[in-house]
Amino acid sequence: MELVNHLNDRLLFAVPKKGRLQQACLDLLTGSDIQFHRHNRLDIALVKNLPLALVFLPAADIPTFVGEGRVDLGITGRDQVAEHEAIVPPTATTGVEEIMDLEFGKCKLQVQVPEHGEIQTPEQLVGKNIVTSFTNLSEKYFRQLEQKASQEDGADATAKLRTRIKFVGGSVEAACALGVADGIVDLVESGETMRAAGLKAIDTVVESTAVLISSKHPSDPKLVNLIATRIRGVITAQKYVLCVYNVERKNLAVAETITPGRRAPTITGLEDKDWVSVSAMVARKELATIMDQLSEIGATDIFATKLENTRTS
Ligand SMILES: Nc1ncnc2c1ncn2[C@@H]1O[C@H](COP(=O)(O)OP(=O)(O)OP(=O)(O)O)[C@@H](O)[C@H]1O
Ligand SMILES: O=P(O)(O)OC[C@H]1O[C@H](OP(=O)(O)OP(=O)(O)O)[C@H](O)[C@@H]1O
Repeated sequence: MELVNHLNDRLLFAVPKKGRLQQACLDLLTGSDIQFHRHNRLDIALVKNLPLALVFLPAADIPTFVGEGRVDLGITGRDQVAEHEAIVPPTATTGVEEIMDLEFGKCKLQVQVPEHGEIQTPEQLVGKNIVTSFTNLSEKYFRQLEQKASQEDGADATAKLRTRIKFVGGSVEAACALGVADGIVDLVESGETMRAAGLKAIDTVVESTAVLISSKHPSDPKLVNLIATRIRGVITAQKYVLCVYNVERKNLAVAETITPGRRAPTITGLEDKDWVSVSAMVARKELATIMDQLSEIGATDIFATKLENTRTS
């Protein structure tokens, strides 16, 4: 109870309490120097060095709490935000703002059917049984399909949904084999779960990554901005490395096309007038190719350094 009394003047930031997104979120908080100690089994942790408190919640509930407005910031999947925003009719909690794509937790919410069954297209699922954990998005998806079909055959476009959408909380992929569903709407990352269950994807409802979201009117917009800037700094640091090398002055123009940097490379003169030292930020995923190209033009002493943190614009 005492902890709750400390929350009044603090911005509340919701992070997943378990599951696929949790570890990457905790790493982002560490990289952003958001220091906290979470007591065993407590879902609220006060941040030591900022007027902030972390609230550990199920990823699926975070858009609701942020939408309510009492929790100012949150990290969850875009799929969960889309599911919350698809509530019909919209409620007082819909309308959260996406601040930033966090570029992890990549997956797709897909319509899946038995690999060798009769159903090959989403249209064939109209009027059939669907099992999912994403009932709002599935209803929206099949409503659009049904409306499209009814416009084509001249039927009533406002008719009740004919496709039956049933909620299950997990192991959605088992529903077809158990005879409960003709198709499912479930998340796919590697596709292993889908293939192991003898299913195939026939359409994508939402492509998802983790996102930073905020309420419509956060209590302290300046602090929201500070946290967003820090998180952006960590993500950029993860994406780039600093590449440093020496190159003959006559090859500098080519070198600059290989490593143009974010704004421009830094060029430093060396004691040997014919040579310069170059440093530039390089996308981590392109590093090996860039180092090969630099070697080819005779660059030497090529180093790549991990970035601990960044502030870029
Ligand atoms: N296989 C996956 N690959 C990548 N991201 C995923 C995957 N499954 C889920 N996610 C992302 O992680 C979010 C949370 O899913 P996760 O299953 O980890 O939650 P959870 O809170 O443990 O829920 P549950 O108890 O229902 O499994 C999803 O909304 C999605 O954005
Ligand atoms: O494409 P893949 O890499 O196989 O991942 C997809 C699986 O991951 C999620 O389930 P999770 O493992 O979280 O378990 P759940 O069924 O209890 O939700 C999702 O619901 C799929 O079943």
